Amino acid sequence: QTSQSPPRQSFPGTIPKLIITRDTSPIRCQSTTALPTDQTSCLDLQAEDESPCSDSGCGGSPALIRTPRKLSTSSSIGLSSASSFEESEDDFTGSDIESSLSPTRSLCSAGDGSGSKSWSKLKSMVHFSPLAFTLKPRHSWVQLAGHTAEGSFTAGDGGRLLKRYCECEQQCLEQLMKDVLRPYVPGYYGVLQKDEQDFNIMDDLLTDFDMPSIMDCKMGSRTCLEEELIKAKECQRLRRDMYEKMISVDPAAPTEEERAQQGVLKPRYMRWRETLSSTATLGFRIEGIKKGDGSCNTSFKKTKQREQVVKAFEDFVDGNVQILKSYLKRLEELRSVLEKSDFFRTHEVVGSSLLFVHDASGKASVWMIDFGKTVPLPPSMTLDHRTPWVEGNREDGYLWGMDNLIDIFGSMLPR
Ligand SMILES: O=P(O)(O)O[C@H]1[C@H](O)[C@@H](OP(=O)(O)O)[C@H](OP(=O)(O)O)[C@@H](OP(=O)(O)O)[C@H]1O
Ligand SMILES: Nc1ncnc2c1ncn2[C@@H]1O[C@H](COP(=O)(O)OP(=O)(O)O)[C@@H](O)[C@H]1O
Repeated sequence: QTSQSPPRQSFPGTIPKLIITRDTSPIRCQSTTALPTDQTSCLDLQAEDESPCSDSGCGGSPALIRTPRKLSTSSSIGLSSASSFEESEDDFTGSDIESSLSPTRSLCSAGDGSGSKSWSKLKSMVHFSPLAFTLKPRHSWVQLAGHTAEGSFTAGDGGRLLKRYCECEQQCLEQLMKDVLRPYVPGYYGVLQKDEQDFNIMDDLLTDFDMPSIMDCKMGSRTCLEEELIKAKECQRLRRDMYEKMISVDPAAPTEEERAQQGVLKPRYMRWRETLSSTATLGFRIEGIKKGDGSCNTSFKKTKQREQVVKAFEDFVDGNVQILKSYLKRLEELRSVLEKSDFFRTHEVVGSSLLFVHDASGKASVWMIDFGKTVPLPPSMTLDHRTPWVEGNREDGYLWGMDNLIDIFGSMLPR
């Protein structure tokens, strides 16, 4: 049975018996990149094991260095670019290079290799005798950013989504269900085991939208947890995958030493990404945008200046003032709830995103997603999420980013 019913229609006469099946595969291409095998003593050729909760670049698991791992498919590497707001990576054919490095890492394109930007679709096949036809689904779940290793996400039934289990995220979602933030996060329904893999079950936030436009903004002024920094200092593991991602965007970025080692430490890579984008200057960055017309852009690594961000937002809302107003209202509400939330006050929130969703009907909303790196603070410690971060104070700049986001959306409204 399909969980996404087509729009109701009235049929004259007898309706033939229908058998409805649905391909629930999420839209994503898998990395098949072959990995080199000549590891040097401390050089990790691959990313963390495909855990969405990877922690430090040192790995949290005992099989740290020698175990073959999957290449990280996280986030926005090698993705379809090309749109009216193509960012400054366009003065450098970075997207081509990225694609050639990892040609199947596309997250939001259909991945036909021809530059097509159309939505991939979950297919609802309706069979009945003597004819068979395809019903257009109301929407398809799309992964715009984040880890793309096999099994990271699976479309669930009944408008739900299965995300590879991460204990940290489970803890957060459980607590959030009891917090004032509940209306601003996907509903959480516990853990499901499927094919020997555990998944967190949550609401698919796209379900109520028709051909939605989606934007993922990663919040905060830093993207490494303090505990990741501590672990990285202890273990000093070099990441070749991160080195390769770095040179694919800017061949001049690595230091002489990093070039000789063909690897970078995770905190160094993450910091480089933060300062290249608006994370360090505005407290958030755009990870990806997919529009209802099917166009998709995840080339925002160098979107840093406020003007570039405004341009991307304008393109995202297609100049629709009503949608802008709805987003602004929701963001202001969320900020005021964040300021009251016990959960928020007592957690370091790193790498979490705001997911913006709207459609042509004018419906628009924003939710917090991705709590894989949201960790509780020691008892009696709290954060204001605005104080600038210095190592040890655990501040993450989340609310500073919200302030900037709200200011930017506000400034885009006609006076
Ligand atoms: O965006 P790019 O440049 O690809 O870098 C990615 C993102 O920062 C990922 O964060 P997110 O998943 O929030 O997008 C991060 O995962 P973590 O958040 O687990 O640190 C990856 O670390 P590794 O998973 O260690 O590769 C890192 O390689
Ligand atoms: N509850 C959800 N509903 C709809 N889409 C989602 C949901 N959670 C995640 N996504 C999609 O998946 C992408 C990656 O999600 P995220 O939780 O950030 O993954 P990761 O932990 O691997 O970074 C988001 O950019 C968004 O497109």
